[in-house]
Amino acid sequence: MPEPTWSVVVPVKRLPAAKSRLRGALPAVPHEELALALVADTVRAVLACAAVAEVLVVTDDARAAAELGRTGARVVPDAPDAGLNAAFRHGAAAAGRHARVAGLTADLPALRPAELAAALRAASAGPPGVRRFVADAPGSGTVLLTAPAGVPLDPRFGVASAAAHAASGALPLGGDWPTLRRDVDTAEDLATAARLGLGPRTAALTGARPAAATPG
Ligand SMILES: Nc1nc2c(ncn2[C@@H]2O[C@H](COP(=O)(O)OP(=O)(O)OP(=O)(O)O)[C@@H](O)[C@H]2O)c(=O)[nH]1
Ligand SMILES: C=C(OP(=O)(O)O)C(=O)O
Repeated sequence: MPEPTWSVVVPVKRLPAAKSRLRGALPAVPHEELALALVADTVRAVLACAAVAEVLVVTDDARAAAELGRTGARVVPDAPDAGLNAAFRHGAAAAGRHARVAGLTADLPALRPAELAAALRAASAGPPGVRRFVADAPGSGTVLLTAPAGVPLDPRFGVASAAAHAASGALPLGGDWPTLRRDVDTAEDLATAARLGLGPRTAALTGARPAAATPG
């Protein structure tokens, strides 16, 4: 098995403010439970990915910090408190200059470790010194951004971030990774993720059967 080499930065917004477009998607479930389940399933998949040496969760949410810290992630307080890209930069700085750093959004509850591993492998195999990104399924957003050791992550997440990452010199990765590309912002996204197979925490809240555990 190859050495785990990536430090993966996963920013997590304070749960009461997070995933506002998803509020009410599961009427019987408190919003923070759903927001935490998405994050827990995402981090669980990253921790199970063989290519990953370290998971850095950047958050000021006490509950998410406690729970994710217990599962093996390194929790870094969101000291900048200045939005998503500042949180990514802060986590990347905590990983250190010698790490290969990947930034991943925390709203991928169907993520399979093997798909993340394949994307990280593809990022490593490309032209040297170049940042790479994986666009979301619609193609406008970004779910994963990678930087080789010594290259700043330079995140441009937000509206139309796939175009922003390309304009900043990052190259897209074109693999067929449906669970990696399926970020969940809306009730419709959650239904699509459920068809792909949800992680156990989110599945338990939706009443879906969880996806079979497959290490990557
Ligand atoms: N630490 C940190 N994480 C953030 C911040 N903003 C967004 N995130 C995380 O970044 C990921 C992608 O963010 P969005 O999809 O825009 O999530 P969101 O802001 O919670 O969702 P909406 O309220 O629906 O826009 C999610 O995992 C969020 O938890 C922030 O200011 N700080
Ligand atoms: C943060 C992003 O997206 P969304 O808010 O749609 O999850 C993004 O795609 O860069």
